[in-house]
Amino acid sequence: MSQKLKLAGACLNQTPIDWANNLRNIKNAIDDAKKEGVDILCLPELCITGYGCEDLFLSQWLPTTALEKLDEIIPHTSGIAISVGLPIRIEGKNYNTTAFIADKQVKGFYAKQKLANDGVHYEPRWFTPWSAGKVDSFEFEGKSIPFGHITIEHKGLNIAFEICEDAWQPDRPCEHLKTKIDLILNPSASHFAFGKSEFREELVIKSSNQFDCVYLYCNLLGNEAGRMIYDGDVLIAQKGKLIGRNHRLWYHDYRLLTVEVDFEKNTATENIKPHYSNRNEEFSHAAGLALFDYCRKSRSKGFVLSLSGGADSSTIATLIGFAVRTALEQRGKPGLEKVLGFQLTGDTPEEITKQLLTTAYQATKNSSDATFNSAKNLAESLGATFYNWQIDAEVNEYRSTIEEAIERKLTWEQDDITLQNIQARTRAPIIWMLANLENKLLMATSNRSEGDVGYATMDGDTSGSISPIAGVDKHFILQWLKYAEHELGFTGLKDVNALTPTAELRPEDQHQTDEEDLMPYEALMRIEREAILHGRSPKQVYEALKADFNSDQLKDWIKKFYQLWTRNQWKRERYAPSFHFDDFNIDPRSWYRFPILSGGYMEELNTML
Ligand SMILES: Nc1ncnc2c1ncn2[C@@H]1O[C@H](COP(=O)(O)OP(=O)(O)OC[C@H]2O[C@@H]([n+]3cccc(C(=O)O)c3)[C@H](O)[C@@H]2O)[C@@H](O)[C@H]1O
Ligand SMILES: Nc1ncnc2c1ncn2[C@@H]1O[C@H](COP(=O)(O)OP(=O)(O)OP(=O)(O)O)[C@@H](O)[C@H]1O
Ligand SMILES: NC(=O)CC[C@H](N)C(=O)O
Repeated sequence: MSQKLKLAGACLNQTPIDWANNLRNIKNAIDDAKKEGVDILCLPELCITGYGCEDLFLSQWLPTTALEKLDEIIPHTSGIAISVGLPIRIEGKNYNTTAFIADKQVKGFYAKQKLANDGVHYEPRWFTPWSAGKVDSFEFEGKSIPFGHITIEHKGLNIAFEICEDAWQPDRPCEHLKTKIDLILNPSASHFAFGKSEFREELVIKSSNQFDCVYLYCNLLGNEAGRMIYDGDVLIAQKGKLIGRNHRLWYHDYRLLTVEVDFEKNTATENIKPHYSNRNEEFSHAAGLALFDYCRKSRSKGFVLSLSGGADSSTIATLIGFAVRTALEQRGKPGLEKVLGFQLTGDTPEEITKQLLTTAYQATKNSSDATFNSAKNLAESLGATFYNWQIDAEVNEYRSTIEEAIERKLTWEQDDITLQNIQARTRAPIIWMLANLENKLLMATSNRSEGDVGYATMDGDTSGSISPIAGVDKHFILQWLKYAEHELGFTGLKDVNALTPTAELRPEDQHQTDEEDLMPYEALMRIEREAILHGRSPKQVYEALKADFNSDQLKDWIKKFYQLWTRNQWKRERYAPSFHFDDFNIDPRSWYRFPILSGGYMEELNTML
């Protein structure tokens, strides 16, 4: 066995069926690895097609095209060995595989055994699991190639494989191997969630210890297909010790991590620290990258935002400012222009934000000077384009038309919700005009707490093509804004952080606040965690929280939560696509499915009371 070999993992920012992009990233990563003298390079799960192809995986043509693309990659592998992921269809069944190619020879295909079927993953819909210990062959390019639970001998090493979820479940593929393994490659597509990188690190270290080997883990990077973010973790551990870690949440197309591994002695390394140490840092980088990728992959010219000066819209404005700042730092202006596909008129983050982010404050007579100043100051400090107009004339027009039709005056006593909603809805058509005029993405500003209880006007403030903060709760947002002001240097958030959250839809003398309308955000968040993340019944939620709240009040809040939750499932079905950040979310497409019509927990709520 050679004593020392150079191993590398390259996280790649892939896009479903963007063959040109995906192959370019793969080839560039291989070329860079060759320049660095890498012996074995691991690339992420399903990186040829993209991991998030969904029902496209069920087609005949997609796996066929993936094999043609594999053929294009093979000539690039002279003098190097790579592991590259693709779907393979055999007798009408799809397998999630990684091909091992050494010096232009395909040595084998490993097929995934444990399919991910929880949270945001639905792999059994598209793939068939392979059986432990079974090795078949697959005809490729006129040759019969070992296929299934393979191991490979290469440069004196015994190499085994696990694909992502294979390592997360008990009875792992590698536990079935009879031969001593020197190296395990794990190509992954492991979605970002707060704190998950630490979990992966532990998994990789433990695995290298358990199998007494070197374990190389390689994840995807970026906002691949719209909702899920991949943080580009590349982790290498040897016999219980981390010996390599990639920089996560990177704005480039790919990033290579190379480590020269001593397979006889322990590889010497310095202490490898994680790049992000808390949720606030992770959120800033993950959300910024998700927005940046969404903008360029949707070929949009930037973002449009109805900016109220309140917490939600201000969070989104700041995240866009942060994305511009980070993208500029990492890619430089020419790199940014290349990837966005258009010229930038300015040079500084503020000048570029002016071009990429258009905001508008849309006042009614219920709006306050405090929110106007907050919006204006934030927009100015970020550099964003800021418009300010009144929508009272349009609101009054609707009101008088309907009053004439129904032959009575509307009053706040009788028509509260109608009068609130028409204001939120009147803001929508005109802000959409800006999005159309400038070919930009309209941001919807709902957060997850509002999503729980439907605290938003459908076709009003829910209007938009992405809903970037619908994956985090309001409690989190409020503390992140303070972090962004003090730690990220967004001093324009000073006024935002001094405001109490309010919809400003009722007349000012009614002093409307979100928490008066609903319940304290902290209680909402605690109930949501118990009810949705842990799947508890109303009574179980009450039992779990009763020590921390006044008993009668808690019962009222739980009742309100479940009633509003049930009534508003249809709204959650209609929110614009959102990003996944927390260990759970309420998006029916990606994490929590719930019936649109239901019994509404009536019996369960009655027995709780
Ligand atoms: N299962 C179901 N399937 C389909 N539709 C269903 C339905 N259940 C009710 N509906 C329909 O839902 C409609 C009501 O929904 P919608 O018109 O959206 O209005 P709604 O949910 O009744 O009220 C909006 C709430 O959001 C709050 N809000 C609005 C805007 C901004 C903010 C803020 O925080 O800034 C807060 C506002 O204070 C109010 O509490 C009704 O027409 C009803 O028929
Ligand atoms: N005066 C306004 N000008 C522009 N947009 C507004 C105005 N008022 C409300 N909106 C839009 O409606 C959305 C919903 O309002 P909401 O009150 O939920 O959020 P917010 O004002 O951003 O935060 P907070 O709830 O903390 O006040 C806002 O995020 C914003 O996009
Ligand atoms: N692609 C996968 O198999 C992902 C599953 C794994 N549990 C993860 O979230 O990382």
